[in-house]
Amino acid sequence: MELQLAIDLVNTEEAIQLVKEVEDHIDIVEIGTPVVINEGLGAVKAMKEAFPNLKVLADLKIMDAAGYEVMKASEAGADMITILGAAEDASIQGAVDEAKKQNKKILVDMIAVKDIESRAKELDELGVDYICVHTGYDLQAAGKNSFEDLKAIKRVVKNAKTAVAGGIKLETINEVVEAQPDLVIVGGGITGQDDKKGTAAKIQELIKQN
Ligand SMILES: O=C([C@H](O)CO)[C@H](O)[C@H](O)COP(=O)(O)O
Repeated sequence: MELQLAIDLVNTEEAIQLVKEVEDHIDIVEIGTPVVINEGLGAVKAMKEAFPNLKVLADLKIMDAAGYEVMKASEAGADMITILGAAEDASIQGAVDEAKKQNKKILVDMIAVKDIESRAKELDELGVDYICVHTGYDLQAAGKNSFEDLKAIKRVVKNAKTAVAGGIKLETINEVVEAQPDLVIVGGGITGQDDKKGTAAKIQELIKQN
């Protein structure tokens, strides 16, 4: 089980400072969608240059022109790129094919997908690397989480790795770990804490026991 730190609400310089604090306790650093919107793929490039030993995920949440966008993110140094599960199969296939060419990984974000189980099965057959259930900020505000969705995809996904994101904190990590995802994504649960390093270390310890 791996830990991904999601960085969303800061600029590139602040993101790099954040990662310096917790780099020993994470496997993957995510350049979040708001950062990419604000600063472009330069943020991905700067992060990879600052931390060549960490995997960098570009959270582009691709919806179309997938092959091209995966190619550009790869050129910027991303090791993993996200596409939305709601995208057309042709887009998913384009992303998968380009990622294979570039030796990168595709993570599908299932945000807003209604029939999680059926879509996860289809995506698995299309050859994506990770399928991630995700409660975005706007539904987190309404008290939702993705723990049941994680159990649902675990029932049907045979080849891809499974991941979970959205409002995960030290207080809820045990429930997440019990469902045995391959990847746990934590943003505000680490970046919003006074003791970021200590919190990341505790989350990492609980994750690595599994
Ligand atoms: O993908 C995300 C969100 O849509 C904003 O871009 C976050 O990175 C993801 O939700 C993880 O962050 P937390 O919910 O703060 O853990």
